[in-house]
Amino acid sequence: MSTNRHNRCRWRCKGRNASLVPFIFSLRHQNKTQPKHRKWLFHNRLLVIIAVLLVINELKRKDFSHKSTPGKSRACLAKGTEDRLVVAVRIRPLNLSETASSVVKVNGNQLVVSVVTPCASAGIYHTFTYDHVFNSNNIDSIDTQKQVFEIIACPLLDKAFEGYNACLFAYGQTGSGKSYSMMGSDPFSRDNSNQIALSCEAGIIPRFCYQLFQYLEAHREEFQVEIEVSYFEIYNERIHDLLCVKHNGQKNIESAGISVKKSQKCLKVREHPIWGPYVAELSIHSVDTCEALQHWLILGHSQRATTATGLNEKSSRSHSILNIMLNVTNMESPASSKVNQGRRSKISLVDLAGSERVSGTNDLHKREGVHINKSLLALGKVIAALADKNSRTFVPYRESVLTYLLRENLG
Ligand SMILES: Nc1ncnc2c1ncn2[C@@H]1O[C@H](COP(=O)(O)OP(=O)(O)OP(=O)(O)O)[C@@H](O)[C@H]1O
Repeated sequence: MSTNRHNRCRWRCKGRNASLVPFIFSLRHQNKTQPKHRKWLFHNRLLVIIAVLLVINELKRKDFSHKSTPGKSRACLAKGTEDRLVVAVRIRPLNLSETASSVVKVNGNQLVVSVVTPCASAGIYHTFTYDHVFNSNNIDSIDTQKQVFEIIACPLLDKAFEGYNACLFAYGQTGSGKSYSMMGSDPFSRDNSNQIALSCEAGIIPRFCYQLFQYLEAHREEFQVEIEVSYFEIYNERIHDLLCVKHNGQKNIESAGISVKKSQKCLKVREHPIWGPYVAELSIHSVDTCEALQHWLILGHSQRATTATGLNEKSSRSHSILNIMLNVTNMESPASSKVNQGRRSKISLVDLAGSERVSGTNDLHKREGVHINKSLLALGKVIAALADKNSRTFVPYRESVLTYLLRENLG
Protein backbone atom coordinates (compact mmCIF):
# COMPACT_ATOMS: atom_id res chain seq x y z
CA MET A 1 0.00 0.00 0.00
CA SER A 2 1.40 3.41 -0.88
CA THR A 3 2.19 5.90 1.85
CA ASN A 4 -0.56 8.11 0.66
CA ARG A 5 -3.19 5.40 0.80
CA HIS A 6 -1.82 4.16 4.05
CA ASN A 7 -2.28 7.54 5.70
CA ARG A 8 -5.71 7.97 4.28
CA CYS A 9 -6.75 4.66 5.81
CA ARG A 10 -5.30 5.54 9.16
CA TRP A 11 -7.25 8.71 9.06
CA ARG A 12 -10.53 6.95 8.44
CA CYS A 13 -9.85 4.44 11.15
CA LYS A 14 -9.55 7.29 13.61
CA GLY A 15 -13.09 8.31 12.77
CA ARG A 16 -12.24 11.59 11.09
CA ASN A 17 -13.28 12.32 7.63
CA ALA A 18 -10.31 12.67 5.38
CA SER A 19 -12.54 13.04 2.36
CA LEU A 20 -13.66 16.44 3.53
CA VAL A 21 -10.47 18.10 2.64
CA PRO A 22 -9.14 17.00 -0.70
CA PHE A 23 -11.32 18.95 -3.02
CA ILE A 24 -9.97 22.45 -2.97
CA PHE A 25 -6.47 21.21 -2.84
CA SER A 26 -6.79 18.85 -5.73
CA LEU A 27 -8.22 21.26 -8.21
CA ARG A 28 -5.43 23.55 -9.17
CA HIS A 29 -2.90 22.99 -11.84
CA GLN A 30 -4.21 19.68 -12.94
CA ASN A 31 -3.10 20.21 -16.49
CA LYS A 32 0.00 22.17 -15.73
CA THR A 33 3.59 21.31 -15.40
CA GLN A 34 3.89 22.39 -11.80
CA PRO A 35 4.61 19.71 -9.22
CA LYS A 36 1.72 17.35 -8.95
CA HIS A 37 0.27 17.66 -5.52
CA ARG A 38 -1.58 15.01 -3.62
CA LYS A 39 -5.30 14.72 -3.61
CA TRP A 40 -5.81 15.20 0.06
CA LEU A 41 -4.53 17.15 2.99
CA PHE A 42 -4.13 16.41 6.65
CA HIS A 43 -6.74 17.82 8.83
CA ASN A 44 -5.92 18.28 12.48
CA ARG A 45 -5.84 21.02 15.02
CA LEU A 46 -2.45 22.19 13.88
CA LEU A 47 -3.57 22.70 10.36
CA VAL A 48 -4.18 26.39 9.99
CA ILE A 49 -4.94 26.65 6.35
CA ILE A 50 -7.87 28.50 4.98
CA ALA A 51 -8.63 28.25 1.31
CA VAL A 52 -10.67 30.62 -0.74
CA LEU A 53 -12.12 29.32 -3.92
CA LEU A 54 -13.46 31.54 -6.62
CA VAL A 55 -15.58 30.20 -9.38
CA ILE A 56 -16.94 32.38 -12.06
CA ASN A 57 -19.76 31.33 -14.29
CA GLU A 58 -21.06 32.67 -17.48
CA LEU A 59 -24.55 33.96 -17.29
CA LYS A 60 -26.95 31.67 -19.04
CA ARG A 61 -29.23 34.34 -20.30
CA LYS A 62 -29.80 33.85 -23.97
CA ASP A 63 -29.80 37.46 -24.95
CA PHE A 64 -26.63 38.27 -23.12
CA SER A 65 -24.28 39.37 -25.84
CA HIS A 66 -21.06 39.86 -23.93
CA LYS A 67 -19.48 36.94 -25.73
CA SER A 68 -19.28 39.01 -28.86
CA THR A 69 -17.88 42.13 -27.18
CA PRO A 70 -14.60 42.74 -28.91
CA GLY A 71 -11.45 43.16 -26.86
CA LYS A 72 -12.93 41.66 -23.71
CA SER A 73 -11.80 38.36 -22.35
CA ARG A 74 -14.10 35.50 -21.54
CA ALA A 75 -14.58 34.51 -17.95
CA CYS A 76 -11.17 34.60 -16.35
CA LEU A 77 -9.94 36.03 -13.11
CA ALA A 78 -6.41 36.96 -13.98
CA LYS A 79 -5.15 38.97 -16.90
CA GLY A 80 -3.78 36.91 -19.73
CA THR A 81 -5.22 33.64 -18.46
CA GLU A 82 -8.33 31.63 -19.07
CA ASP A 83 -8.60 30.74 -15.38
CA ARG A 84 -12.07 30.76 -13.95
CA LEU A 85 -10.90 29.47 -10.65
CA VAL A 86 -8.47 30.91 -8.15
CA VAL A 87 -7.48 29.05 -5.04
CA ALA A 88 -5.58 30.73 -2.25
CA VAL A 89 -4.52 29.57 1.14
CA ARG A 90 -4.15 31.69 4.22
CA ILE A 91 -2.17 30.57 7.20
CA ARG A 92 -3.32 32.25 10.36
CA PRO A 93 -0.92 33.25 13.12
CA LEU A 94 0.12 30.23 15.13
CA ASN A 95 -0.39 30.19 18.85
CA LEU A 96 2.43 29.15 21.17
CA SER A 97 1.64 25.47 21.21
CA GLU A 98 1.26 25.41 17.44
CA THR A 99 4.57 27.16 16.83
CA ALA A 100 6.36 24.39 18.64
CA SER A 101 4.93 21.69 16.46
CA SER A 102 4.07 23.51 13.29
CA VAL A 103 3.16 21.17 10.48
CA VAL A 104 2.65 23.80 7.84
CA LYS A 105 5.55 25.31 5.94
CA VAL A 106 5.53 27.72 3.05
CA ASN A 107 8.20 26.94 0.53
CA GLY A 108 10.51 29.59 -0.82
CA ASN A 109 8.51 30.52 -3.87
CA GLN A 110 5.54 31.40 -1.66
CA LEU A 111 3.07 29.38 -3.70
CA VAL A 112 3.83 25.94 -2.38
CA VAL A 113 2.78 24.81 1.06
CA SER A 114 4.21 21.71 2.69
CA VAL A 115 2.25 19.87 5.28
CA VAL A 116 4.13 17.48 7.52
CA THR A 117 2.15 14.51 8.74
CA PRO A 118 2.11 13.47 12.39
CA CYS A 119 4.59 10.75 11.53
CA ALA A 120 7.18 13.40 10.71
CA SER A 121 9.90 11.09 11.90
CA ALA A 122 9.12 9.00 8.86
CA GLY A 123 9.70 12.12 6.78
CA ILE A 124 6.23 12.10 5.29
CA TYR A 125 5.04 15.41 3.97
CA HIS A 126 2.86 16.62 1.17
CA THR A 127 3.06 19.70 -0.95
CA PHE A 128 0.26 21.73 -2.44
CA THR A 129 0.46 24.51 -4.99
CA TYR A 130 -1.88 27.48 -4.91
CA ASP A 131 -2.41 30.66 -6.84
CA HIS A 132 -1.72 32.70 -3.72
CA VAL A 133 -0.39 31.95 -0.28
CA PHE A 134 -1.02 34.41 2.54
CA ASN A 135 1.11 33.67 5.53
CA SER A 136 0.54 35.63 8.73
CA ASN A 137 3.61 34.09 10.30
CA ASN A 138 6.05 35.64 7.91
CA ILE A 139 6.56 39.38 8.19
CA ASP A 140 7.62 39.56 4.56
CA SER A 141 4.44 37.94 3.40
CA ILE A 142 1.41 39.82 2.17
CA ASP A 143 -1.37 39.11 4.60
CA THR A 144 -3.42 42.11 5.69
CA GLN A 145 -7.16 41.99 5.24
CA LYS A 146 -6.85 44.70 2.59
CA GLN A 147 -4.25 42.82 0.61
CA VAL A 148 -6.18 39.58 0.74
CA PHE A 149 -9.26 41.41 -0.49
CA GLU A 150 -7.44 43.20 -3.30
CA ILE A 151 -5.81 40.07 -4.62
CA ILE A 152 -8.68 37.64 -4.20
CA ALA A 153 -11.99 39.44 -4.34
CA CYS A 154 -11.45 42.69 -6.21
CA PRO A 155 -11.22 41.08 -9.67
CA LEU A 156 -14.75 39.80 -9.17
CA LEU A 157 -16.19 43.28 -9.35
CA ASP A 158 -15.27 43.82 -12.97
CA LYS A 159 -16.59 40.40 -13.83
CA ALA A 160 -19.86 41.01 -12.02
CA PHE A 161 -20.42 44.14 -14.08
CA GLU A 162 -19.72 42.18 -17.23
CA GLY A 163 -22.61 39.91 -16.29
CA TYR A 164 -20.88 36.87 -14.85
CA ASN A 165 -21.96 35.08 -11.73
CA ALA A 166 -19.30 34.66 -9.10
CA CYS A 167 -18.86 32.64 -5.97
CA LEU A 168 -16.24 33.08 -3.35
CA PHE A 169 -15.97 30.85 -0.34
CA ALA A 170 -13.71 30.09 2.55
CA TYR A 171 -13.11 26.56 3.70
CA GLY A 172 -11.13 25.27 6.60
CA GLN A 173 -11.15 23.53 9.90
CA THR A 174 -12.91 25.21 12.77
CA GLY A 175 -10.80 28.07 14.10
CA SER A 176 -8.64 28.33 10.99
CA GLY A 177 -9.79 31.88 10.21
CA LYS A 178 -12.67 31.62 7.74
CA SER A 179 -14.94 34.12 9.43
CA TYR A 180 -11.97 36.37 10.10
CA SER A 181 -11.13 36.37 6.40
CA MET A 182 -14.70 36.73 5.21
CA MET A 183 -16.11 39.22 7.76
CA GLY A 184 -13.17 40.20 9.96
CA SER A 185 -13.27 41.05 13.59
CA ASP A 186 -15.21 44.28 14.25
CA PRO A 187 -15.43 45.05 10.53
CA PHE A 188 -17.21 48.35 10.98
CA SER A 189 -16.44 51.40 13.03
CA ARG A 190 -18.02 54.85 13.17
CA ASP A 191 -16.24 57.82 11.68
CA ASN A 192 -16.33 61.39 13.03
CA SER A 193 -19.70 62.07 11.48
CA ASN A 194 -21.09 58.89 13.04
CA GLN A 195 -21.26 57.15 9.68
CA ILE A 196 -20.38 53.48 9.40
CA ALA A 197 -16.85 53.05 8.06
CA LEU A 198 -14.65 50.10 7.31
CA SER A 199 -12.13 49.17 9.96
CA CYS A 200 -8.72 47.84 8.94
CA GLU A 201 -9.84 44.47 10.34
CA ALA A 202 -12.74 44.28 7.89
CA GLY A 203 -12.75 41.12 5.83
CA ILE A 204 -13.64 40.31 2.25
CA ILE A 205 -17.44 40.72 2.54
CA PRO A 206 -17.62 44.24 4.03
CA ARG A 207 -14.80 45.37 1.75
CA PHE A 208 -16.60 43.96 -1.26
CA CYS A 209 -19.78 45.84 -0.34
CA TYR A 210 -17.83 49.04 0.14
CA GLN A 211 -15.87 48.61 -3.06
CA LEU A 212 -19.04 47.89 -5.01
CA PHE A 213 -20.33 51.38 -4.32
CA GLN A 214 -16.93 52.92 -4.98
CA TYR A 215 -16.97 51.18 -8.34
CA LEU A 216 -20.48 52.43 -9.04
CA GLU A 217 -19.48 55.97 -8.19
CA ALA A 218 -16.51 55.76 -10.53
CA HIS A 219 -18.64 54.36 -13.37
CA ARG A 220 -21.76 56.40 -12.73
CA GLU A 221 -22.03 57.55 -16.30
CA GLU A 222 -21.39 54.14 -17.74
CA PHE A 223 -23.83 51.98 -15.80
CA GLN A 224 -27.19 52.17 -14.20
CA VAL A 225 -27.38 49.49 -11.54
CA GLU A 226 -30.04 48.05 -9.29
CA ILE A 227 -28.66 46.14 -6.34
CA GLU A 228 -30.49 43.51 -4.34
CA VAL A 229 -29.26 41.55 -1.39
CA SER A 230 -30.26 38.39 0.42
CA TYR A 231 -28.51 36.66 3.28
CA PHE A 232 -29.28 33.26 4.74
CA GLU A 233 -27.69 30.47 6.69
CA ILE A 234 -27.85 26.72 6.38
CA TYR A 235 -27.98 25.34 9.88
CA ASN A 236 -28.41 21.60 10.33
CA GLU A 237 -29.54 21.41 6.69
CA ARG A 238 -32.26 23.97 7.38
CA ILE A 239 -32.37 27.36 5.80
CA HIS A 240 -32.96 30.47 7.89
CA ASP A 241 -33.37 33.92 6.48
CA LEU A 242 -30.89 36.21 8.20
CA LEU A 243 -32.59 39.38 6.96
CA CYS A 244 -36.13 38.65 7.95
CA VAL A 245 -37.69 41.96 8.93
CA LYS A 246 -40.60 42.05 11.34
CA HIS A 247 -42.25 45.12 9.86
CA ASN A 248 -41.30 45.11 6.28
CA GLY A 249 -40.10 48.32 4.75
CA GLN A 250 -36.89 49.68 3.44
CA LYS A 251 -37.24 52.82 5.53
CA ASN A 252 -36.67 50.86 8.70
CA ILE A 253 -33.14 50.19 7.75
CA GLU A 254 -32.17 53.80 8.02
CA SER A 255 -33.41 54.06 11.58
CA ALA A 256 -31.28 52.98 14.47
CA GLY A 257 -34.07 50.94 15.96
CA ILE A 258 -34.58 48.64 13.02
CA SER A 259 -36.56 45.63 14.10
CA VAL A 260 -35.19 42.50 12.64
CA LYS A 261 -36.16 39.12 13.88
CA LYS A 262 -34.40 35.95 13.02
CA SER A 263 -36.78 33.82 11.08
CA GLN A 264 -37.29 30.55 12.86
CA LYS A 265 -39.17 29.40 9.83
CA CYS A 266 -37.26 26.91 7.75
CA LEU A 267 -37.27 27.92 4.16
CA LYS A 268 -37.47 25.49 1.29
CA VAL A 269 -35.38 25.10 -1.82
CA ARG A 270 -37.21 25.22 -5.14
CA GLU A 271 -35.93 24.99 -8.65
CA HIS A 272 -36.54 27.56 -11.33
CA PRO A 273 -36.44 26.18 -14.89
CA ILE A 274 -33.96 28.83 -16.03
CA TRP A 275 -32.25 30.20 -12.94
CA GLY A 276 -31.89 26.91 -11.12
CA PRO A 277 -32.30 26.24 -7.38
CA TYR A 278 -33.38 29.10 -5.16
CA VAL A 279 -34.70 29.60 -1.65
CA ALA A 280 -38.45 30.11 -1.68
CA GLU A 281 -39.76 33.00 0.43
CA LEU A 282 -36.30 34.33 1.11
CA SER A 283 -36.42 38.07 1.68
CA ILE A 284 -34.62 40.07 -0.97
CA HIS A 285 -33.86 43.70 -0.24
CA SER A 286 -33.12 46.38 -2.68
CA VAL A 287 -30.28 48.70 -1.63
CA ASP A 288 -29.14 51.96 -3.10
CA THR A 289 -26.51 53.15 -0.67
CA CYS A 290 -23.46 51.61 0.85
CA GLU A 291 -24.78 52.37 4.33
CA ALA A 292 -27.97 50.41 3.65
CA LEU A 293 -25.97 47.42 2.46
CA GLN A 294 -23.71 47.63 5.51
CA HIS A 295 -26.72 47.74 7.82
CA TRP A 296 -28.10 44.57 6.29
CA LEU A 297 -24.74 42.96 6.58
CA ILE A 298 -24.34 43.82 10.25
CA LEU A 299 -27.84 42.64 11.03
CA GLY A 300 -27.53 39.42 9.10
CA HIS A 301 -24.15 38.64 10.56
CA SER A 302 -25.44 39.16 14.08
CA GLN A 303 -28.19 36.59 13.45
CA ARG A 304 -25.84 33.77 12.57
CA ALA A 305 -25.74 30.67 14.71
CA THR A 306 -22.48 30.63 16.64
CA THR A 307 -21.31 28.88 19.76
CA ALA A 308 -18.16 28.42 21.79
CA THR A 309 -16.24 25.26 20.99
CA GLY A 310 -12.98 23.86 22.24
CA LEU A 311 -11.17 25.41 19.29
CA ASN A 312 -13.01 28.66 18.77
CA GLU A 313 -14.83 30.94 21.19
CA LYS A 314 -17.22 32.06 18.49
CA SER A 315 -17.48 29.18 16.13
CA SER A 316 -19.92 29.47 13.23
CA ARG A 317 -22.35 26.57 13.35
CA SER A 318 -23.87 27.30 9.99
CA HIS A 319 -22.87 28.04 6.42
CA SER A 320 -23.82 31.59 5.56
CA ILE A 321 -24.46 32.79 2.04
CA LEU A 322 -24.67 36.45 1.16
CA ASN A 323 -26.04 37.01 -2.33
CA ILE A 324 -25.62 40.32 -4.07
CA MET A 325 -27.61 40.59 -7.27
CA LEU A 326 -26.80 43.26 -9.83
CA ASN A 327 -29.06 44.37 -12.63
CA VAL A 328 -26.78 46.39 -14.84
CA THR A 329 -27.84 48.60 -17.71
CA ASN A 330 -25.03 49.90 -19.83
CA MET A 331 -25.74 53.56 -20.50
CA GLU A 332 -23.05 53.92 -23.11
CA SER A 333 -24.47 51.35 -25.50
CA PRO A 334 -27.10 52.41 -27.99
CA ALA A 335 -30.62 51.81 -26.72
CA SER A 336 -31.22 49.21 -29.40
CA SER A 337 -28.17 47.14 -28.49
CA LYS A 338 -28.57 43.92 -26.58
CA VAL A 339 -26.01 45.05 -24.03
CA ASN A 340 -28.32 47.87 -23.10
CA GLN A 341 -31.14 45.45 -22.41
CA GLY A 342 -29.48 44.75 -19.12
CA ARG A 343 -27.30 42.13 -17.54
CA ARG A 344 -27.97 40.31 -14.39
CA SER A 345 -25.29 38.83 -12.23
CA LYS A 346 -25.13 37.23 -8.82
CA ILE A 347 -22.21 37.27 -6.44
CA SER A 348 -22.33 34.71 -3.67
CA LEU A 349 -20.00 35.24 -0.74
CA VAL A 350 -19.99 32.13 1.38
CA ASP A 351 -18.61 31.64 4.86
CA LEU A 352 -18.69 27.91 5.47
CA ALA A 353 -18.93 26.38 8.89
CA GLY A 354 -15.72 24.69 9.95
CA SER A 355 -15.19 20.99 9.59
CA GLU A 356 -14.40 19.37 12.89
CA ARG A 357 -14.19 16.21 14.93
CA VAL A 358 -17.58 15.44 16.38
CA SER A 359 -16.70 13.22 19.30
CA GLY A 360 -16.58 14.33 22.92
CA THR A 361 -19.11 17.15 22.74
CA ASN A 362 -22.70 17.56 23.79
CA ASP A 363 -25.59 16.23 21.70
CA LEU A 364 -26.52 19.48 20.02
CA HIS A 365 -22.92 20.21 19.15
CA LYS A 366 -22.52 16.68 17.88
CA ARG A 367 -25.56 16.99 15.65
CA GLU A 368 -24.32 20.30 14.29
CA GLY A 369 -20.93 18.78 13.63
CA VAL A 370 -22.44 15.85 11.77
CA HIS A 371 -24.46 18.17 9.52
CA ILE A 372 -21.50 20.46 8.90
CA ASN A 373 -19.20 17.59 8.01
CA LYS A 374 -21.81 15.94 5.85
CA SER A 375 -22.44 19.03 3.78
CA LEU A 376 -18.71 19.75 3.43
CA LEU A 377 -18.23 16.17 2.32
CA ALA A 378 -20.93 16.69 -0.29
CA LEU A 379 -19.21 19.87 -1.42
CA GLY A 380 -15.97 17.94 -1.73
CA LYS A 381 -17.67 15.31 -3.85
CA VAL A 382 -19.25 17.89 -6.11
CA ILE A 383 -16.00 19.70 -6.74
CA ALA A 384 -14.13 16.45 -7.24
CA ALA A 385 -16.75 15.39 -9.80
CA LEU A 386 -16.49 18.75 -11.55
CA ALA A 387 -12.72 18.54 -11.60
CA ASP A 388 -12.90 15.07 -13.10
CA LYS A 389 -12.10 15.36 -16.76
CA ASN A 390 -14.62 12.68 -17.58
CA SER A 391 -17.60 14.83 -18.44
CA ARG A 392 -19.97 11.94 -17.78
CA THR A 393 -19.15 11.88 -14.07
CA PHE A 394 -22.32 12.33 -12.08
CA VAL A 395 -22.21 15.50 -9.99
CA PRO A 396 -24.12 14.86 -6.74
CA TYR A 397 -25.45 18.38 -6.19
CA ARG A 398 -28.50 17.14 -4.35
CA GLU A 399 -26.56 15.47 -1.58
CA SER A 400 -26.76 18.58 0.55
CA VAL A 401 -28.68 21.84 0.66
CA LEU A 402 -25.40 23.71 0.35
CA THR A 403 -24.33 22.08 -2.91
CA TYR A 404 -27.81 22.17 -4.35
CA LEU A 405 -28.04 25.91 -3.77
CA LEU A 406 -24.55 26.55 -5.07
CA ARG A 407 -25.16 24.49 -8.19
CA GLU A 408 -25.34 27.46 -10.51
CA ASN A 409 -22.21 28.91 -8.98
CA LEU A 410 -20.15 25.79 -9.17
CA GLY A 411 -21.12 23.84 -12.21
N1 LIG B 1 -5.14 35.91 9.66
C1 LIG B 1 -5.49 36.12 10.94
N2 LIG B 1 -4.93 37.12 11.64
C2 LIG B 1 -5.26 37.34 12.93
N3 LIG B 1 -6.17 36.61 13.61
C3 LIG B 1 -6.77 35.61 12.97
C4 LIG B 1 -6.47 35.29 11.61
N4 LIG B 1 -7.20 34.24 11.25
C5 LIG B 1 -7.94 33.91 12.32
N5 LIG B 1 -7.68 34.73 13.36
C6 LIG B 1 -8.28 34.65 14.70
O1 LIG B 1 -8.49 33.26 15.00
C7 LIG B 1 -9.72 33.07 15.68
C8 LIG B 1 -10.58 32.04 14.95
O2 LIG B 1 -10.90 32.56 13.68
P1 LIG B 1 -12.33 32.40 13.01
O3 LIG B 1 -13.44 32.58 14.00
O4 LIG B 1 -12.35 33.25 11.81
O5 LIG B 1 -12.27 30.86 12.61
P2 LIG B 1 -13.29 30.04 11.72
O6 LIG B 1 -12.49 29.28 10.74
O7 LIG B 1 -14.35 30.93 11.17
O8 LIG B 1 -13.89 29.05 12.78
P3 LIG B 1 -15.34 28.34 12.78
O9 LIG B 1 -15.42 27.44 11.63
O10 LIG B 1 -15.35 27.59 14.08
O11 LIG B 1 -16.35 29.44 12.74
C9 LIG B 1 -10.40 34.43 15.77
O12 LIG B 1 -10.16 34.96 17.05
C10 LIG B 1 -9.69 35.27 14.73
O13 LIG B 1 -9.66 36.62 15.08
